[in-house]
Amino acid sequence: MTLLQLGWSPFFEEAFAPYRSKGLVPARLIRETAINYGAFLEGGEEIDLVLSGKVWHDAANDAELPAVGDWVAVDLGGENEDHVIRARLPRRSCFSRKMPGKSSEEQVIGANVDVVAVVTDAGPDFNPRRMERYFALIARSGAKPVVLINKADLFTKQENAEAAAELAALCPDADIHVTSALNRKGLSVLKSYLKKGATMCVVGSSGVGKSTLVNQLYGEEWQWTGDCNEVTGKGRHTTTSRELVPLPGNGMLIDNPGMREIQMWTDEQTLRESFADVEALSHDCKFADCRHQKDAGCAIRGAVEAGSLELGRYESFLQLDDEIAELRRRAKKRQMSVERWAKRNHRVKARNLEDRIQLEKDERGDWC
Ligand SMILES: Nc1nc2c(ncn2[C@@H]2O[C@H](COP(=O)(O)OP(=O)(O)OP(=O)(O)O)[C@@H](O)[C@H]2O)c(=O)[nH]1
Ligand SMILES: [Zn+2]
Repeated sequence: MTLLQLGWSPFFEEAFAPYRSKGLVPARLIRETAINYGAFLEGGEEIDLVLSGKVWHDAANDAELPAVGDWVAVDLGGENEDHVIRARLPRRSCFSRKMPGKSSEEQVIGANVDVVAVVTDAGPDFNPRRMERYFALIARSGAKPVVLINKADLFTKQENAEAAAELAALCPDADIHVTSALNRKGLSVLKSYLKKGATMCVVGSSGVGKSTLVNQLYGEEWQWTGDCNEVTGKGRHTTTSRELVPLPGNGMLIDNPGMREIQMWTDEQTLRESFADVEALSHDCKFADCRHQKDAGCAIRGAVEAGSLELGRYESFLQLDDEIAELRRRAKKRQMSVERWAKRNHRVKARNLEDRIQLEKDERGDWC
């Protein structure tokens, strides 16, 4: 693999110039754990790396630390020496989310992603509100949004076209394609974005056909399933723990649990937002702890009785917490592996040196 095939460009070459003159080499990160990183070097050799203390301390927050997809400047160690990351090159794009519960912490899910393909369908999965969440995330990242309205074979031409038109209106920057994984049309669409060095990720709800499409990209020999391996937290296709995977032909795929978790987070957000108007009514409830059932002075019940709020919508609103719980239950298996993954990552560990040393000891099973 050449640097170009790994996504190198004049942008990175320019940023790398001062490091090159110091004898460092460029590498692209393909994996991260609490202790170290994995990366591809020019030629495709895979190496383990550690972060220099300086890069660690200079990072103002976790989002500035190197993440999967980043290009870094590496000091290659000699025999029995670590290879050390001396710097992270600037990012052309960055796919990130806020850490759950910690509103100020940004979590980088993938850096230097060129294309984000969102897979949906014109039927049960179709939800413009959820798609808005995806579009907002992608717009912030700087990647190109691409939508696959998949399973076209199950819906009429008109249904597919209407779904496409609605999404096109929501996000004029997005390329919208009607595809079917069955006739491999989805495959050719994805391939058209996988130019030499392009990095892609594939997101979307469970069951829309992501695995089917990605397996077609990998070719027959490699099976990808969205299910995470309980132990490793990786998709079952990975015999190694790569989160950035070169594809046969051109391009690379970033696939990690954080990427898969986006769906759950987006769904929950969408669900909450879709009841924002009902929630707004609750400000007029007489009691702050109103449960909006038989409570006196409930503004939401009042709206139902006055006919300005549909009974069915009110009932769904009451079930909102249940629905979110159900969403979480379904995602629990994945979430567990995401947590394990996050724990193994530097993002959630304390950033002072003592804690880091302790973490490394723990990781080695070294308790003294
Ligand atoms: N009819 C039809 N079925 C499809 C198409 N693409 C995928 N499927 C089927 O839809 C089901 C779900 O597909 P997957 O590829 O497992 O979906 P996924 O998005 O990876 O789902 P998770 O792994 O749960 O995230 C499978 O039975 C596929 O065979 C399509 O274009 N048309
Ligand atoms: Zn109320």
